[in-house]
Amino acid sequence: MQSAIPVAEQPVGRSLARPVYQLRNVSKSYGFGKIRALDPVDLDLRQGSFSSVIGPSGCGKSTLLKIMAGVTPPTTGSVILDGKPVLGARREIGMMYQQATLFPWLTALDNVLLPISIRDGKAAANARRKEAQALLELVGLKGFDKVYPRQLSGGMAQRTSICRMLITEPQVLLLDEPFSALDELARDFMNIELQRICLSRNATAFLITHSIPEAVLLSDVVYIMSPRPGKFLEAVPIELPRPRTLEMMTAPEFGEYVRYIRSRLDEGAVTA
Ligand SMILES: Nc1ncnc2c1ncn2[C@@H]1O[C@H](COP(=O)(O)OP(=O)(O)OP(=O)(O)O)[C@@H](O)[C@H]1O
Repeated sequence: MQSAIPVAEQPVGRSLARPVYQLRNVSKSYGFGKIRALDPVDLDLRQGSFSSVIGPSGCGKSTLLKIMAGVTPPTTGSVILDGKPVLGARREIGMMYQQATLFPWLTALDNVLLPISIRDGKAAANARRKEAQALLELVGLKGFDKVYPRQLSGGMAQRTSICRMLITEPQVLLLDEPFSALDELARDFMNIELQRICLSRNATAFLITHSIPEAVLLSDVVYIMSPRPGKFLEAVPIELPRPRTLEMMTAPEFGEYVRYIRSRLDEGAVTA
């Protein structure tokens, strides 16, 4: 098992790739300083890498993601994406939440096209219908264009919301427990889909999860966070070959990673 390594020196999976995201000294307090949600963190994400963050409930994971997305301003520090500071929503960034949040009165296809309608207008969205159909096909929803959200299962709705995120061609995917509401089988399937999409687009992904096996399955690096105020305790490189498969989850090496991360989380909870 790898020993603990400082975050700044971590050997990220595809170490020759350029850094796309850089966070320096990023912290967050709410309530005029009364609630310290996030202690200063530094983070470098390289192009095409997949990273996960795992930590106890309330340790500041969603806060970190919202700061990265430009939705919430940090109290201290800077967030740089592609050499430019993130000061608000950016078109290179795609976000996905726990719930699919599709609009019930729009078909699956129109839900996928919604970000384009909002950003560039109805005509621009219409011009991209074929592309949206191709995305639905990519996630196994061929022929579901005209279906309304109430006719979709939870997994299908989440797949539709993946397409809605991808239609804007984001360079970075920020994922806040996107599959936690799904049953285990659907979740496994979606994780493999997510890996395939990220690899095929060389997208950079950052995932919040409460599942250690999910983090190990998907990630090049797993960041372990302390209880609130959250900070990174360790960055654990996952040196399993890609593409990862569900069968790999039964391998002894996989189990080692899971046990190691669990023990570090337990230690963090005790020493906090
Ligand atoms: N807008 C807000 N105003 C005040 N406090 C907030 C706000 N958002 C989050 N917090 C507090 O900041 C802390 C971190 O919250 P956050 O949602 O980032 O944690 P989390 O790690 O994502 O939690 P979970 O795993 O339960 O989703 C919590 O104590 C939360 O109550």
